[in-house]
Amino acid sequence: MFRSGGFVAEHLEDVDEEQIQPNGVDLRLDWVLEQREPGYISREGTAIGERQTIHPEQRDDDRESYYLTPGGYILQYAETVAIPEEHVGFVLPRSSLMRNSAMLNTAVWDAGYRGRGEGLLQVHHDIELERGARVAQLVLAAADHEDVYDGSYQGERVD
Ligand SMILES: O=c1ccn([C@H]2C[C@H](O)[C@@H](COP(=O)(O)OP(=O)(O)OP(=O)(O)O)O2)c(=O)[nH]1
Repeated sequence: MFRSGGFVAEHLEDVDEEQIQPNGVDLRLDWVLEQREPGYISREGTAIGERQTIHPEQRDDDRESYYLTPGGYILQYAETVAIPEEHVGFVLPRSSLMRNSAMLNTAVWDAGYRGRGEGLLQVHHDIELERGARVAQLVLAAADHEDVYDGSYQGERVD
């Protein structure tokens, strides 16, 4: 069973009312990065290749925008997410992103994970993304599990 947006909001820090949707909570864009060096996935573990933060441009109205050309980017979310036990999380793109020829690829958000996570943003047509704009949605489904998450990304980008 998927939980309501109100339930999901209880497991995120710094969420505004406008982010709460019927079936999940919208996640906002913090940073965009571009991978520069190869990564490595082996049978024993993984190594993340060097990534470079793209600096957003300061706009006249004092906001910041990323002006992205077609390609693949790492997107970092602004919210700290805590996936509660007995649940699993999934992140989907906001449909306006998809309707603008951009897509967000995501993986499984494990029970017990806490952090400010990442997604793979695929841009197929030039797009402007304001820093802090809502770009994705987190949903939570009830799920059985034995252990809780204890991997290398536990606590990532949390103060
Ligand atoms: O799109 C996603 C999906 C998951 N996560 C977070 C939550 C998840 O619990 C954690 C670890 O994901 P996963 O278990 O897939 O990582 P891994 O590649 O297996 O590495 P490790 O074994 O070190 O955890 O990353 C994201 O930030 N973005």
